[in-house]
Amino acid sequence: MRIGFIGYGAIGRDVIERIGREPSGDWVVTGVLTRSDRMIPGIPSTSRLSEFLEYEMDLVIEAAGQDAVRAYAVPILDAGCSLVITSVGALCDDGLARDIEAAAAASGVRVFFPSCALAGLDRIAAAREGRLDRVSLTTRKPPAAWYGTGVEHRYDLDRLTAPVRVFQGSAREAAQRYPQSVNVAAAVGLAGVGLDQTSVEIWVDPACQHNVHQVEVEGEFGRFSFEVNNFPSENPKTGVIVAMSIMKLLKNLTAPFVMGI
Ligand SMILES: NC(=O)C1=CN([C@@H]2O[C@H](COP(=O)(O)OP(=O)(O)OC[C@H]3O[C@@H](n4cnc5c(N)ncnc54)[C@H](O)[C@@H]3O)[C@@H](O)[C@H]2O)C=CC1
Ligand SMILES: O=C([O-])CC(=O)C(=O)O
Repeated sequence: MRIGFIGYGAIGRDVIERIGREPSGDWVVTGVLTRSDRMIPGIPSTSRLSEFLEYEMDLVIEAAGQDAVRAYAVPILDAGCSLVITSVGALCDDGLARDIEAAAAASGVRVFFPSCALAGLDRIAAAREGRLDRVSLTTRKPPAAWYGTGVEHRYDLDRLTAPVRVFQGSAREAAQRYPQSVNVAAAVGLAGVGLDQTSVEIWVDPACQHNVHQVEVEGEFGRFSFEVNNFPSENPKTGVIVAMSIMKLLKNLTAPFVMGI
């Protein structure tokens, strides 16, 4: 499987290193689309989409941001490559979501949304096979995760001594307002009762050591809830599990046994 990447940050670099450590995996990284021209040792890279598309890829992994999904998803699918999207919040734009689905269908390729920082997107989506009554997400991250977001301008992050709820609303609003921080909200919304029906709370918590996501789901199947406590990666906004989740997806696509899809 020939794989291209959009973005060479915390997630992209980690996945590429993990692929390099698994020589038995049937994966070759053929190139990286970067924001500015930069050299990546041993891997072709470019900031130009036309050049990127010449790398001959079966699958492209987006690990760059919601803008990159807006700019590149449709042309990449039109070129016949399947796509992994981490910046799921881009699909809060219903028109873009429809265009991405139509482009994938027209090219006969697929778009994958791994669980990334969350768990159990498979279970939420399975529950949607019956009646779903309620889905909610509560996200808590330490102050360090909120620099470079709108929260930084509203609170003195260095001096917070108690948890502060900085958002309460729908999954759509959450993922649009905090595009680098709660793509998980869009993922839960799209997998379950919908972006506008999924309720989300976001907290900045100075006592938090992890990036925490709590999900509660109720419906015809019964009820489940879970909490993930993710160690941050080199990017404090992003859990280290995200790269692992992408590796699991690559194994799902190539291994004879597919566990917990
Ligand atoms: N679904 C989920 O659970 C999660 C989703 N994410 C998404 O993944 C994104 C990337 O996360 P990290 O790797 O931690 O971020 P990062 O900031 O460490 O790296 C992003 C890289 O992408 C590059 N980039 C940005 N826009 C680009 C563009 N238009 N074209 C090419 N390269 C571009 C940046 O220069 C940077 O090198 C986040 O912004 C978020 O949207 C992150 C964590 C969890
Ligand atoms: O890694 C996380 O905690 C989640 C994240 O950044 C996102 O959903 O965009």
